[in-house]
Amino acid sequence: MQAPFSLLDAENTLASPVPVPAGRATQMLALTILWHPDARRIGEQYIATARSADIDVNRFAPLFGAPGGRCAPLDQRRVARDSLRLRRHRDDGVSLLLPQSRMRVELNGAMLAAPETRCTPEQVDAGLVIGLGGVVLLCVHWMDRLPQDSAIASVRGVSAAAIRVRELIRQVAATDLPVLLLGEAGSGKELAARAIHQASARCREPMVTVNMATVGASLAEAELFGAGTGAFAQAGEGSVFLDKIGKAPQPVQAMLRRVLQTREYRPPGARTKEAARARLIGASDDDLHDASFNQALLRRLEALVVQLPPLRARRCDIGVLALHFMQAWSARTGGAPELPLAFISQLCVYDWPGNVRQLGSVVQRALSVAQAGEAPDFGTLVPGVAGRPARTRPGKLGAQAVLDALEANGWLIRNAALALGVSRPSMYKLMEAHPAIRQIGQIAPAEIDAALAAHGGDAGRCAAALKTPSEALRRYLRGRMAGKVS
Ligand SMILES: Nc1ncnc2c1ncn2[C@@H]1O[C@H](COP(=O)(O)OP(=O)(O)OP(=O)(O)O)[C@@H](O)[C@H]1O
Repeated sequence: MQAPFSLLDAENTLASPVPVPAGRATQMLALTILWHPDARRIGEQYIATARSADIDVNRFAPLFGAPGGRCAPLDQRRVARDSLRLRRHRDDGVSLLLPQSRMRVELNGAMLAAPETRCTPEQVDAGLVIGLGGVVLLCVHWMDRLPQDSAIASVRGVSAAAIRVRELIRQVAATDLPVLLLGEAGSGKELAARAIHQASARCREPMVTVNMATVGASLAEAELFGAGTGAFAQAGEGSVFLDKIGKAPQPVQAMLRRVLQTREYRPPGARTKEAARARLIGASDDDLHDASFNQALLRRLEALVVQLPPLRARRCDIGVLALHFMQAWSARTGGAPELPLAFISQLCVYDWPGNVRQLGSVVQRALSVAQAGEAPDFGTLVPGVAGRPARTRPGKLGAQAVLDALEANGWLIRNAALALGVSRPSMYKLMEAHPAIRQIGQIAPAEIDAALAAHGGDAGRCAAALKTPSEALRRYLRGRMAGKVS
């Protein structure tokens, strides 16, 4: 498989294959529908291609659309006929000029009363969330490209950043070089790795994931290079995804560098070398340019870099992502309750330090609360918001909420407990009492083997399929590899 020539410079490296326009000068002001009573409209956009013109937003204009779809106005009775006017200033600040009508207009969750509110360029950079008539939420933001369809459908988002990530995934999938995925925790690195694998010529072979933060130094070598059982052996011609690659022990980093250089490795205890045919995809939340990471390995991994932007830098994606998590919940449970618009508005205004993963777990918990007939409270559901850590009483959590939190958090107990706002001991109790969650000791080895085979050796997906915590499954597999369990 050959890399497209245009992606690479003389040193066979690529910093950023997609040119990023400099500054706001090349940016178009855009309006994205964050929320609308007709869910199909969520994510539709209007892009102002003329720099100077005001944008008038009312019931009949402008027209919003998605690539390949029809364009339509907001068309809601509670959105006024006269316009909220958006005026772009020379410094790229934006003023909101209220309509004559008494329509309720909110900016970032606060009701506007003054005839004109001027937002600074920095506020516009962060994305403005505008509520209209208590029915529709819009995001005002910048776009440096026009919306476009993509075959990389699993990576959702309508922002310029999401379009860029999908373009990069498509481009790197066509090459055979190692890839490094960088981004904050929960920003979608593993999802991107899977999308790269799926879009590549290796998609019929397994992608084997190893989380270097949870593999102890003594077992890392066997887990990666073990004869027959190591990640490289199991992946064959597929892909090896090394999550948290920065946490790999030093000797393993040196081995990975040699593998990338020579395309072969020697399994521990073996006399002969094996060919390393799998493609390596690494991911990290940390900066790897520090002395503790093998810089020669970094240079090889940096051949292709995909940077996953934090969710707060692409606020206009929050609506489509929240809808995606609601639809997933609905598909699992047979229907999702409606969440109040004020709650959705809070979702759209929040900065999401835990990124898409945190958004997903908050949406799921809100749905569980709403299903139980209560109003979801943002301050309770989001730990640390408004300065108070969320603490949920375990007794208040339904079985579905516990299952949802584990599913949304890759079956990691620690993350699920955090998402639910309960302590780790309470989480253990909730799991023990849960009728569907199993302890690893309750599962027959043959069932574990069948699940491993069905999921290409990916322990995370196996844990989800077996409904057992992934830490315990990994411990069990490590023990088995070391010959402690049968
Ligand atoms: N663009 C997206 N579209 C749909 N779902 C997404 C997107 N980005 C992330 N997610 C979802 O958010 C969750 C977290 O994503 P993922 O596990 O890929 O993040 P990560 O960056 O690998 O996290 P970590 O660094 O903690 O391992 C997953 O459920 C994933 O499916």
